Amino acid sequence: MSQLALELRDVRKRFGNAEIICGASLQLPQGQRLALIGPNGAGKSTLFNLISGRFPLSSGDILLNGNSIAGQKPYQINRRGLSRSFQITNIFHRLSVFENLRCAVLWSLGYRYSFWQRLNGLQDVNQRAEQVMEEIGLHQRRNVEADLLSYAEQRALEIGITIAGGAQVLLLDEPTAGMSRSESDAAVELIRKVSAGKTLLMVEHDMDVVFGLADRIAVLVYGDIIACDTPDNIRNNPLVQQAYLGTVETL
Ligand SMILES: Nc1ncnc2c1ncn2[C@@H]1O[C@H](COP(=O)(O)OP(=O)(O)OP(=O)(O)O)[C@@H](O)[C@H]1O
Repeated sequence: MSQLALELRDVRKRFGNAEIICGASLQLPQGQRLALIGPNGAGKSTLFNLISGRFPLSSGDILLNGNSIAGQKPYQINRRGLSRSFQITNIFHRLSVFENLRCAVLWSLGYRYSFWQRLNGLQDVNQRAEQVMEEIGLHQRRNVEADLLSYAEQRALEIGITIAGGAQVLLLDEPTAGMSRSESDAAVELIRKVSAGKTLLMVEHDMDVVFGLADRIAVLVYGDIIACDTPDNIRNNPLVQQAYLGTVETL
């Protein structure tokens, strides 16, 4: 079996008396794309917040490349190679596309923003920002303020910010939310490209995106992972149809 990029061991999260994540276990081998689906309120965002270190675990463990990251701060987890995008855009709206990417590269290298004045001299940082800009297809929008980009371009920039530091494990939170069909198709191609050879975990509601991208799909219902399997097996799983999707036609 290939090495695990991410592993959840009996992860639990309680808010007061309510247990929101009820003993989730999951194994994500390196290089796989896994989509996490589930009805509203199932706990998908909570699970993402636990993995990326925004919320502490109530119990259980999370391992990144075989090492526990439980109790670590988001920036520490990021430095260990896990990068997360946000459903709500995480960009500096008054900065240009290039400047946003340069910030992301700098941050991932541990520079502070006070190094701003010397940025033009940082060859490697600038080169990496240029490379990411090319990769996400925004090179022709290099000097445009992020605020002036279309929504789909902003989401692409957000993906660029997520990959800028070269993380090998990517968490994408609803990367196509709010997009038209054609924008969403383009986003799928972009995600496929930037995640090639990396490990991807994404929360996504759009089933075309999920089935188009995922090697495996995990289904979360009331904080419990009721199935984790290939898209075909998930499509045909009666428990999934009954518990989450309701009807056979939905998939
Ligand atoms: N900080 C918090 N304090 C208390 N309850 C919370 C907190 N965050 C989330 N919850 C509760 O946890 C449950 C799961 O929420 P979560 O946002 O993780 O679900 P989700 O699957 O991401 O939903 P959606 O698909 O609608 O985004 C909900 O009942 C929510 O009210």
